[in-house]
Amino acid sequence: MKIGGLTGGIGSGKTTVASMFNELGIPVYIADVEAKRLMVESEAIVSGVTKLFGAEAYVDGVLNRSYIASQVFDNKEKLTALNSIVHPAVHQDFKDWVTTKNAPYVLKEAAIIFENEGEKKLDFTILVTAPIETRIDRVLKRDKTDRDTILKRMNNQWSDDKKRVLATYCIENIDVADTREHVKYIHNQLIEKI
Ligand SMILES: CC(C)(COP(=O)(O)OP(=O)(O)OC[C@H]1O[C@@H](n2cnc3c(N)ncnc32)[C@H](O)[C@@H]1O)[C@@H](O)C(=O)NCCC(=O)NCCS
Ligand SMILES: Nc1ncnc2c1ncn2[C@@H]1O[C@H](COP(=O)(O)OP(=O)(O)OP(=O)(O)O)[C@@H](O)[C@H]1O
Repeated sequence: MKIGGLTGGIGSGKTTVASMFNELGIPVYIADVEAKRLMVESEAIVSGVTKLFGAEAYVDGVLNRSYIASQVFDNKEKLTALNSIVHPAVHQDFKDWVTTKNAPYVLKEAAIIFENEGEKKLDFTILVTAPIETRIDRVLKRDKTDRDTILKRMNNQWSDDKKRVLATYCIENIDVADTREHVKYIHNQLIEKI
């Protein structure tokens, strides 16, 4: 079974594209969601995160996402420290998840893949892109947030140009119907090759 990565910057539409692959019968591991589960379930992560951010990192056992976000997205050292606690555990959890799947290929949807050379552990990668202003508008519509908060996250992610040269497939996600067609095309290519 082939293992692919599905990535894209904030607001690019990678979760939207992930659900299109899922509708075609492809299992997709959503790293954002699983990371947040592990950040509560894993004692080692809870202790590492508490050491790094203090007791405020959890409120009654619930991950204090806004507090942690306020600590990391304008502090590269803290973000790197958090990533180094969370990412290895997510990678192991993903490997365990893969063993339970039976499909021509599976996908790991994650915001950060190329930034930490994750593509080296994958058979192929799919990059979802959209213009920066479109991405900002989408996130402003989706979340209770502001432009500055979004830009801070973007600043911790590679540009589309830097990622594009490393990706096996690229989907420019502007029009949903076009994106769905492109997903079907890539799916058929992958099935043919496997
Ligand atoms: C700081 C946290 C608690 C904020 O949670 P929140 O619910 O606000 O955001 P969520 O995790 O859903 O991520 C939303 C988007 O933010 C961006 N983002 C999240 N983590 C990172 C990161 N480590 N580096 C760059 N961008 C990131 C991505 O575009 C992502 O899709 C959370 O993002 C986190 O713990 N991040 C570090 C671990 C990680 O990298 N998780 C992502 C998958 S492994
Ligand atoms: N082609 C599109 N046209 C219009 N809206 C879109 C399109 N693709 C996605 N969206 C919307 O934009 C928002 C961001 O999409 P999505 O959540 O899939 O992005 P993401 O890359 O997973 O974001 P994040 O990194 O913040 O988790 C969502 O509200 C989604 O419904």
